[in-house]
Amino acid sequence: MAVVQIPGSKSVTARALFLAAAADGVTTLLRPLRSDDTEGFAEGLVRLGYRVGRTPDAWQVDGRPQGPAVTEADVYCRDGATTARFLPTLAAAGHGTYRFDASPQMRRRPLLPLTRALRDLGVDLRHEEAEGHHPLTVVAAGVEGGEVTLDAGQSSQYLTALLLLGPLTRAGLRIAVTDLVSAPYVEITLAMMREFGVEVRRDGNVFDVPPGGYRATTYAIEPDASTAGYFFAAAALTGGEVTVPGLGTGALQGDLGFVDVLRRMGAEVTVGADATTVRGTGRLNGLTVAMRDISDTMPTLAAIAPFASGPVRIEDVANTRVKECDRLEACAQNLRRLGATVETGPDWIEIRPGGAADGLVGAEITSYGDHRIVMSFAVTGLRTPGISFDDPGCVRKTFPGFHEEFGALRARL
Ligand SMILES: O=C(O)C1=C[C@@H](OP(=O)(O)O)[C@@H](O)[C@H](O)C1
Ligand SMILES: C=C(OP(=O)(O)O)C(=O)O
Repeated sequence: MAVVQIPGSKSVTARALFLAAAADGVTTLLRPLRSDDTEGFAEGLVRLGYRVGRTPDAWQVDGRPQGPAVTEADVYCRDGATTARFLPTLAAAGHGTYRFDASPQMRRRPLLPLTRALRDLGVDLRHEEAEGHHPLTVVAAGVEGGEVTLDAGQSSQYLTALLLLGPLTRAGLRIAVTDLVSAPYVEITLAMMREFGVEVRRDGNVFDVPPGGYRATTYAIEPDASTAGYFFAAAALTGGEVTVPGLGTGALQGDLGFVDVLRRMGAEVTVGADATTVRGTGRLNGLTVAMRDISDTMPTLAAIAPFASGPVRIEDVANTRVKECDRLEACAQNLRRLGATVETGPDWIEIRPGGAADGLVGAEITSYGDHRIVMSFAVTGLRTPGISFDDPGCVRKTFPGFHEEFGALRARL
């Protein structure tokens, strides 16, 4: 049995940094994730004039309800979509000219519905190249607030950004949402806003965010459930047992629901008050599963699917095509390279038995600079000798120590 300590949640750390920066007072974040995405977010705040004190186990942020402390800044958001979508939104609440850019990978990813909504709210936001993509400049003069309509069918992060902004507006925000993916991430946002003193009223697809700002607090970051998924999948695939402390029935992250998928496939799963255990049984059934709510775990499932006794069909995951890479095609191409039988459609992927099955042949995985492709196929590697990666280091986005931790698990399974 292996007990695995998983680093902090990327999503929770990013929100906590926003909330801490926006709050009135000094906030202490316990056990934040230290990775490229979250370090990039913190650096962005520093560029915007916030004081962020960082020790390995705790980050401290001096909040500024009035917005950035500088009137001009140039912020580089790296590969992080939370950074690239949340920080320009935070900057809009301030007074100054703030330019944002991102890596080539992040520049390709969309944010038009968010920038449109900000403009509808009166924010002067200018794209430098393509509409709805970085680089962009926010000429901020505070946000009055009011009503806005948002299509979050491509990314829930647009909605999270606006919800987080709401309490910093003068009149509050009413957001009417026409479509929404990754809905559990919005629940994380609402729960965390509550911890910082703000209660959002929700009536179906309409969210009412009161003005009045946030209260500083001390906030402990829970382990990352998407990261934990690789370790749970490893147990299910090998017949081993993995326990992750700190993720239990009270967890905020919807991605912990990935263990229900593993349970349906035949693994034994125990979700306790403050820990989750997955035990592989030697059985791995095929299944059809819609992953709209937990699509960061789609590659994890795809990577163990060739070992299932029946077809694995993953549906309703169109927006995985606009992540760090086109994840549906990246999974399909890499699986085929290993000898698996795979088909994809606009929003689905199906992996069927009858390919090379347990005799998958090792090959170099093309990472497409996507941490999840690497971490997922590392799980495949537990039963397929000879898997290597063209860019193993891209795991730094969410888990710089992944290869060491996963190697240590391999020895204990
Ligand atoms: O809000 C968040 O922290 C996230 C929301 C999800 O994105 P989408 O809403 O774009 O699917 C998820 O894939 C991403 O890793 C983190
Ligand atoms: C999609 C992801 O990241 P983000 O959208 O936050 O860049 C991810 O971590 O899988």
